[in-house]
Amino acid sequence: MGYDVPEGVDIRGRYDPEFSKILTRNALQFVTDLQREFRNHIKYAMECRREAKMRYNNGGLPGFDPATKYIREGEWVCAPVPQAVADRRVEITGPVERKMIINALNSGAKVFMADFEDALSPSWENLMKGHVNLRDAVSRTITFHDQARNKVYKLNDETAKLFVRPRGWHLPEAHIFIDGEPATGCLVDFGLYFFHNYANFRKAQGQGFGPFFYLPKMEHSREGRIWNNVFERAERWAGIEKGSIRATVLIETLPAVFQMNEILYELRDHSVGLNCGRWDYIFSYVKTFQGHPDRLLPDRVQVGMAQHFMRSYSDLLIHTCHKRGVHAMGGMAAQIPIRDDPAANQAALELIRKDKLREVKAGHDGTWAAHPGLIPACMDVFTNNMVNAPNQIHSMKRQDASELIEEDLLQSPRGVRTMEGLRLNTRVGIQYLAAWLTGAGSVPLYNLMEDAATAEISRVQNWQWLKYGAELNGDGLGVKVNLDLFGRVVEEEMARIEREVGKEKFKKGMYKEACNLFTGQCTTPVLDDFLTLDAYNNIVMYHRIESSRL
Ligand SMILES: CC(=O)SCCNC(=O)CCNC(=O)[C@H](O)C(C)(C)COP(=O)(O)OP(=O)(O)OC[C@H]1O[C@@H](n2cnc3c(N)ncnc32)[C@H](O)[C@@H]1OP(=O)(O)O
Ligand SMILES: O=CC(=O)O
Ligand SMILES: [Mg+2]
Repeated sequence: MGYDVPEGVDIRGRYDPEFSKILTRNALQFVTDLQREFRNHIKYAMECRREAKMRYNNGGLPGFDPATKYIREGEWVCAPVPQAVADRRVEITGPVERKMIINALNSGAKVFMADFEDALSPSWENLMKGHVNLRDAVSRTITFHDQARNKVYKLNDETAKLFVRPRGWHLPEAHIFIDGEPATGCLVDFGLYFFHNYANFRKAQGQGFGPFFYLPKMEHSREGRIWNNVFERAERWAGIEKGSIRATVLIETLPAVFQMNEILYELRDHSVGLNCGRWDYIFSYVKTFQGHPDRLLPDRVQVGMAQHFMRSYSDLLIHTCHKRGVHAMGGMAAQIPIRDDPAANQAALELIRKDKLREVKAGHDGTWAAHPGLIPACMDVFTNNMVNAPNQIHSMKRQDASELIEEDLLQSPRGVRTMEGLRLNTRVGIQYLAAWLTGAGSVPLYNLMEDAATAEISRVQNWQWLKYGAELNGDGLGVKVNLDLFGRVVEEEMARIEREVGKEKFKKGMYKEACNLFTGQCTTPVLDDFLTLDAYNNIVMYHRIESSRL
């Protein structure tokens, strides 16, 4: 058996009758048309990213573009926010797993962001099952039987509004070849989801609008323009009104903070705001300044929203969104419920409340929660601090933030570096990668949520400290990070991981492979752009079957 593919398409992933209902000839034709129309634009945008990287590596700094001052200073607004998504006080996020989708839609959150990105390991199985699950969720037929607990999951009458986050522009889909090249991952994610669901979604969820998306990891408004053109192309194909599709863009790269107006402008007919993707943003700070030894980060735990550059980013995002009439969404606190320790659980909840209170008082219109158990606390904070309105778009203009300048957004974070920081990065990075290689893209580690974005911080921070021989200045020991020290740390942390997870799990898991990958990435002379891009080859599984052309 093989997939029925259009001319020029080769499916190299496993055949499954369920997957073939997603990978229909017409759906693949839709994805192929997108790929053919936009591939050169995407290649050009990636080339521009490489050029910008060279500029920063040669000492340049990201900043506002004088050529687009007219957009930043112009009086324009985005299309009005659809009623269906006016209230986004709490949004839950999670990978596109069947049980989690049902739990998230039933969670009481206003929105569920179903994730093909930071929270998902993009194996063929995960991706294709994800599409099956989303199709069933949108048509409301989704159920799940937990055999072990003999529990059946199904949707409540009232559910969260569904947003879908496709992968970033940089990731290929190696199981689908189009005209001899791997397809662009995000066009596959977007195309298959849109093709199968736009009609049901608009009827059931969108009140005439939709589908809704989150767009990750952009660095420049030209990437937003490609998305806008993809949306218009899809709307024309479906025969639905321009502006039906709506998307929230994550501002989670340092270059993009200087492009917020420009990104909204490109997407002004399709925008429902911006979101503070704080974890990737920290990763991007290190990546952007990989050639700047004067900008070494302190320990990861010290780089929070209270740092001047992080607060400035969130304040400017709120001001920009509200000036343009759309939502300014807050980000993810990494704490998750701690079941076996009530005092620690209380402390984690307190940290979350504090973070959410800062967000709502700053003017954010909603926030993210990683776990259903956190929704009541987050909802309380937002409800109690937003006066009788579904959002603060028109009441919190944050005019003061318009004074923020480039130095505010680039200011180096304050704090110290410690041996424990190096150790924690190492054991978290390795354990996360070990999970990712075996199919889990978001995991609980040491009572925190870890996903691709948080793991990236561990990787690039180790790389930066090694590259520049950073002094661990918070221990009082004056030790400098070098290959010898790192080698010992890796050995000791691997032993600790083995003790913690147990010999059996350690042996069966992919800890050694993860360790090789992670240490290779931390010690490479030239920083890899993305952890998951390098690791992706390890999860590509080709099944050589002939694709039939009927
Ligand atoms: C930086 C960023 O990009 S953030 C966005 C990307 N990251 C994410 O989306 C992370 C989402 N969160 C998660 O994946 C999970 O909460 C984890 C991995 C952090 C923790 O997972 P676990 O330890 O398995 O959670 P736990 O055992 O407490 O789960 C309890 C119940 O809540 C459910 N649950 C936990 N998190 C979620 C979620 N995000 N969405 C839906 N249901 C969830 C579980 O399915 C489980 O359901 P059950 O009782 O019916 O079996
Ligand atoms: O995607 C969110 C982030 O914080 O990264
Ligand atoms: Mg992210």
